[in-house]
Amino acid sequence: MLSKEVQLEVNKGMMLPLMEEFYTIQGEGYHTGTAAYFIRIGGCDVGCHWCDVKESWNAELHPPTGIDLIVANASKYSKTIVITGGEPLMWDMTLLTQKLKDKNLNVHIETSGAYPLSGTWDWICLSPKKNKLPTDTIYDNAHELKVIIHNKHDFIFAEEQAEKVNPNAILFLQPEWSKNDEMTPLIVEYVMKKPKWRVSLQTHKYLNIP
Ligand SMILES: C[S@@+](CC[C@H](N)C(=O)[O-])C[C@H]1O[C@@H](n2cnc3c(N)ncnc32)[C@H](O)[C@@H]1O
Ligand SMILES: Nc1nc2[nH]cc(C(=O)O)c2c(=O)[nH]1
Ligand code: SF4
Ligand SMILES: [Mg+2]
Repeated sequence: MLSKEVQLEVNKGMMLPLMEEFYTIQGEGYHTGTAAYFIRIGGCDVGCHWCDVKESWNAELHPPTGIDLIVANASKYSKTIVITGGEPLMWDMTLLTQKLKDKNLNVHIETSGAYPLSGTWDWICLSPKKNKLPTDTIYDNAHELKVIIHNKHDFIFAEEQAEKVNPNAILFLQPEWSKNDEMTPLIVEYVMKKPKWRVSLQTHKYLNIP
C-alpha cells in the first residue's frame, strides 16, 4: 500500500511506477533502427495473453519514482525518449512529457490507447488491442498504427482499425513473437497485396538487445 502522500503524487503524475529504463535502438515501427532511451512505466490491465512484458502488469511491484529524477536521468542519454509500459496512459502523462519537452527532447509513446490520451507527444504509436479498444481521440492523434498479428483474424481487426485511424497515420503489421514463423510469411504476402501496409519486425529481438 502506498502512503497517502505518495498516492497523491502518483495521481498528479508527479510520481510514476517505474519498471525499467534503458538506452537502446527502437526495434519496432516507423523509427526502427534509431537510438532512443526507453522509460517503461508499470501497470496494465489490458491482458494480451501474448504480451512480452507481463512483469509490467502489476503496478504495485514497481516503485513510485519522482518524474524530475526520471527526466534528469533520461536527458543524459538521448534526444529521443520513448515512454512505454505497461500501459503508460493509465497514468497522467501531462507533467512528465512537459518536463521532457522543456529539455527539448523528442517524446514518443507506445500505447494501446485503451485509456484517455494525456501528455504532449512528438510521436504516438497506437497498437490497438481487441480486449480493450482505443478511445476515439487517440485515433485522431496517432502517427502510426501498429497492429500485432497473432492469427489470421487479426488481419480483419487491422483493417477495422485502419478505418478508424486518421488518414495520415502510417500503417504497420507486426508478427506476434511466439507466432513469428507462421505469421511473418502471411504478413509479407498481405503487404504485397495491400501496400498501404508496411511490415514491422521486433528487430531488437534479432539483435539481442533490450
Ligand atoms: C509491451 S507494449 C507496451 C505499450 C502498450 N501497452 C501497448 O501495448 O502498445 C509495447 C509494444 O509491444 C507490442 N508487443 C507486446 N507483446 C508482443 C509480442 N508478443 N509480439 C509482438 N509485439 C508485441 C505491443 O503491441 C506494443 O506495440
Ligand atoms: N528495442 C526496443 N524497441 C521497442 N519498441 C517498442 C518497445 C516496447 O516494449 O514498447 C520496445 C522494446 O522493448 N525494445
Ligand atoms: S496492452 Fe501492451 S503492456 Fe498491456 S498486455 Fe497488451 S501488450 Fe502488454
Ligand atoms: Mg518490448
